[in-house]
Amino acid sequence: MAGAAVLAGVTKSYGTVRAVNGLDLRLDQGKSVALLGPNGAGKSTTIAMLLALLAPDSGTVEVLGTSPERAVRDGRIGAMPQSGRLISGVTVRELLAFVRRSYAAKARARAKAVPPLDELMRATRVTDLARRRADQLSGGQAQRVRFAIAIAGAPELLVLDEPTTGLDIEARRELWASVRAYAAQGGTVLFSTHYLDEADAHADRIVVIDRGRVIADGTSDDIKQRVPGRTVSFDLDGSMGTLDGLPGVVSSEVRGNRAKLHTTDSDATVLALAGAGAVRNLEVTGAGLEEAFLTLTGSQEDAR
Ligand SMILES: Nc1ncnc2c1ncn2[C@@H]1O[C@H](COP(=O)(O)OP(=O)(O)OP(=O)(O)O)[C@@H](O)[C@H]1O
Repeated sequence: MAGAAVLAGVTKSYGTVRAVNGLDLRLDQGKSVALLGPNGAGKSTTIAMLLALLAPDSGTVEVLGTSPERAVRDGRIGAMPQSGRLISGVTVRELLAFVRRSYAAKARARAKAVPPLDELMRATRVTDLARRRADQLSGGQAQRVRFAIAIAGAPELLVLDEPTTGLDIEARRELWASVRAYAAQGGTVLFSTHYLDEADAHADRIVVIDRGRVIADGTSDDIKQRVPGRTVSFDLDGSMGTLDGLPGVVSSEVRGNRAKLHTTDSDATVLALAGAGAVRNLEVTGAGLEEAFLTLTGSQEDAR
């Protein structure tokens, strides 16, 4: 099966800044993929090439078995850019009706149908905003409308660049519910985010990029397992002396009466703690996605 998108050996520079540096990435149809990476890693540049907004300097970018330009022109990609004002002087309903109409013929040409307007508004939770002016919405409301625009043409691939930046918890939750509904119907989703919990919760696969290259690629669990070591947490009870020198411990932190030790040998650490009688509410956990992300991107920094 053709990939939903295939990037091979892609590079892109802005003057002397190499934003994307030999990137290889394949997106499978029907999967949701999160693109993670520190500021300036090349996420937006990669997305811009998938959307035909930028051309690579070298390498190839293929989307839905064709060129990005063609896929965009045929209405096969839905995109939600990081920002951008909605058109002024029309209501939300008028705006969505217009977008939907303008995609209808293209959808028919590839044996798809654009969703009925009321269904589109319901699915994206904008029914209550139907009569509101599109240029007078809050950030969260406008983002819902942008999402509705992105899926109005029944796209096969949805590309979301930091879709929830600046949204409150409720707005984030609502947006993800809409994204999941789209994915549940077989759509392919690529989203970039700085919120690791979103990648953890909403992606089948996480691709970490740094300095324009893929440095980790797998499920959330795969990525967590890339980081050796465990965290041992327990309640301090005053009688415990120093935490220094416990076997396996590489770092420690104390918050209130709870201690958290990062260890490369949790068995030895736990035995030593038991010997010292410090086992109240003892808990051993693996690395979280945040620790994995910091370790992965940090080690790249060391290699510079
Ligand atoms: N228009 C531009 N002109 C010059 N340099 C640019 C331009 N756009 C991006 N860059 C540089 O290219 C690199 C990659 O930027 P890009 O926006 O793709 O990263 P990102 O991963 O999306 O970052 P962020 O998480 O901060 O949005 C950075 O060093 C950035 O400063």
